[in-house]
Amino acid sequence: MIAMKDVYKTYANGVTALNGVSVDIQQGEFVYIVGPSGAGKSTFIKLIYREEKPSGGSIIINDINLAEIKEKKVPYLRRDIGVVFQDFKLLPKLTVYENIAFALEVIEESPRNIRKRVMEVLEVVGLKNKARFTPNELSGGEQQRISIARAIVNHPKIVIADEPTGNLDPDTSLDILRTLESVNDSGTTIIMATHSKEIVNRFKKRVIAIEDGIIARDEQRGEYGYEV
Ligand SMILES: Nc1ncnc2c1ncn2[C@@H]1O[C@H](COP(=O)(O)OP(=O)(O)OP(=O)(O)O)[C@@H](O)[C@H]1O
Repeated sequence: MIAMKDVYKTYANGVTALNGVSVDIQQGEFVYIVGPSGAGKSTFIKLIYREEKPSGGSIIINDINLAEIKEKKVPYLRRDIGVVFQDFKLLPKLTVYENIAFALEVIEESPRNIRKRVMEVLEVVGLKNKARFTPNELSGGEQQRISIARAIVNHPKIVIADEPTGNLDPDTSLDILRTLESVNDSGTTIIMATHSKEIVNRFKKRVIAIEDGIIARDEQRGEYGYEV
């Protein structure tokens, strides 16, 4: 569960990206973060996985207060949070299998468990047959499904996705949404920043709209609400 209270974020250059945000997100929810460019969506997302620190207010994730957490504890927090980026961020020289296994090797899982879990997540994203390929041998949609597999291989409680379909065509984007829905079906919280009106209006979920650093709207089964 995520609880933000009166969260502010002012960057070093003086720009205030979040200006008093309070919100609760329960375990298992699927939430879209929408809003105009520069409104503060990525900042909101980055605060959750502690890529950025809040300038004020509290952010509690699964009972850990991110405003107080010591730097050396940040890796523990991140074990509970998988992240998916617009540009996939796969390591180009490694195979699909190695890209996913890497996330488990750094936490010193046993080789046996690594093999089992990598194959399990490849099954979830429907790409078991591509385990030996390198990222440049895959389509954009396949690469994004691999990055979802990598994000979930640790069984995180939360998956954060910042514009995961931003580089993909509309049909491929729908596939990615279906993949994220299946991850959500297993109880994982999904928080997804998006500019896709088509997706938000088609796969109805909670919609949190951020405008000028504040929450302008928070609706269950909401609409995208902006012209594109
Ligand atoms: N590292 C940074 N340093 C300084 N200012 C920043 C930084 N990151 C973001 N900002 C500023 O904070 C504001 C909010 O940016 P943010 O990236 O959160 O918006 P966004 O809603 O995700 O936008 P977009 O939809 O264009 O990705 C913007 O004015 C941006 O210029």
